[in-house]
Amino acid sequence: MFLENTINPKKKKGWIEVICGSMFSGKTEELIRRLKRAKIAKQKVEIFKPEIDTRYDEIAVVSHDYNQIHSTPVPASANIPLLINDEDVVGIDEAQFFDMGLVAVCNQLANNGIRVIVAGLDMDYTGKPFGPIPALLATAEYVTKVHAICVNCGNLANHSHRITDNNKLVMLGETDSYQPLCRDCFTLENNFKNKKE
Ligand SMILES: Nc1ncnc2c1ncn2[C@@H]1O[C@H](COP(=O)(O)OP(=O)(O)O)[C@@H](O)[C@H]1O
Ligand SMILES: Cc1cn([C@H]2C[C@H](O)[C@@H](COP(=O)(O)O)O2)c(=O)[nH]c1=O
Ligand SMILES: [Zn+2]
Repeated sequence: MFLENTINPKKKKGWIEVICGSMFSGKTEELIRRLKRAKIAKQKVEIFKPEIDTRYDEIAVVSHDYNQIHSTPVPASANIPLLINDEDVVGIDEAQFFDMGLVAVCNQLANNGIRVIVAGLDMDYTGKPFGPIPALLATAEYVTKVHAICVNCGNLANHSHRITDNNKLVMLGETDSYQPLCRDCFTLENNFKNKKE
């Protein structure tokens, strides 16, 4: 998928792919799948994640099913170009936690002939667009939206509902703190919460 690099084979063509969706929707698994295939194709691959994402591992990118790939944690998007050598493919996980500079960084890498694959939450726990993801969706050549299963009703989930009492935008967690919900179940939960407050 997305490996076609034809028309002018002398000039390396770059592009941006974004994998987005709620928590537990399979973003990290899909990112790892694409990166492992690129490695099988003997392409030079580098993976970055924000330093704050220490949920499963300090270094590796790890999915909820413990599928994993080695990565380089960085404090800010500006560190990414400094660590690039002659990569063919660059993967970025948990991109919602990066600063807005990530949009320019991804475009710069793609302009330099690199395939950039970004995975991240499109919405925060309140249902608002999250960090640099909306702008990346607008500039990407390829967008994949994946879905979890709503834990209330079994429909497709596009929301990450926070079940703990914390209003900070950034709060690391998994099933202890978040539930994937569909639109209807998310709306019901939030109406109920607003009535209580
Ligand atoms: N409610 C759910 N819906 C779908 N997958 C779930 C759910 N709860 C747990 N999972 C597991 O999460 C895996 C996806 O993990 P991951 O790729 O890390 O997701 P993401 O990066 O989008 O949070 C699924 O393959 C599945 O095994
Ligand atoms: C919705 C939401 C999530 N987070 C945190 C919780 C997790 O640590 C990550 C998302 O990880 P996943 O690979 O997509 O499961 O983000 C947050 O800090 N704020 C939020 O609003
Ligand atoms: Zn539901």
